[in-house]
Amino acid sequence: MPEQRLVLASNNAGKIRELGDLLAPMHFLVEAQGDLGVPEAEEPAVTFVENALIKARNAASHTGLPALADDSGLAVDALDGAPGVQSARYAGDGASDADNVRHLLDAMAGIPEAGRSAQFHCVLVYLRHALDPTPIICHGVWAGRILTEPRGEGGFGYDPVFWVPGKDCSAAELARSEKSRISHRGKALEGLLGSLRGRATL
Ligand SMILES: O=P(O)(O)OP(=O)(O)OP(=O)(O)OC[C@H]1O[C@@H](n2cnc3c(O)ncnc32)[C@H](O)[C@@H]1O
Ligand SMILES: [Mg+2]
Repeated sequence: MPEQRLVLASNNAGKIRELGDLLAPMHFLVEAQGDLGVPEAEEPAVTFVENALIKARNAASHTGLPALADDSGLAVDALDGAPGVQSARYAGDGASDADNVRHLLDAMAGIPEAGRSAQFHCVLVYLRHALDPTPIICHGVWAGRILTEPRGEGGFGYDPVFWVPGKDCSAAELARSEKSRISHRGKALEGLLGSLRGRATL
């Protein structure tokens, strides 16, 4: 089967790496939007699904290619779901991963282990073209707990402070393939690939 070009509507190197791994066995030639000159989309919405649709449509309309977008984030129960859709800019516009992690640990100072439950969410949107009226939308969730100090060097974002129950390590201490197998992103992509396989046209 010839390879189908697909634009990844993300500028996050960690996501691009993980989605690239997961899409490798499929018949896609994956290209990051930054390599195709796509301008970054605003993410003004209050839901992951709306932001993912906006990002996918932006990339599809600038390239004429099918597009896959990922809007994701961390929801901490003790913080009423924050940082949520604000996860990338929790410590302010232009914040680094380390800034956001520090901001989170400060916000949770003094909260005991039993109150530190949290979930990663990932919503993936696949559009065949910018005006696709039937996007494929998949949502994956990964439950864990927030540590009091960062651990591990792998992954990205909040991985060093996300404790993975059952693995007895942080998400940043998991092998890349293991994270992809059990993470919010891995689960969402599994659903997406199932829907794509059931479709006549990519
Ligand atoms: O919008 P794009 O360009 O895709 O990149 P982004 O980093 O801005 O991505 P989001 O708007 O979806 O924000 C998601 C943030 O949530 C965090 N996040 C998402 N998935 C994560 C994961 O697997 N591990 C750790 N942190 C994650 C991380 O801080 C991301 O920056
Ligand atoms: Mg973003």
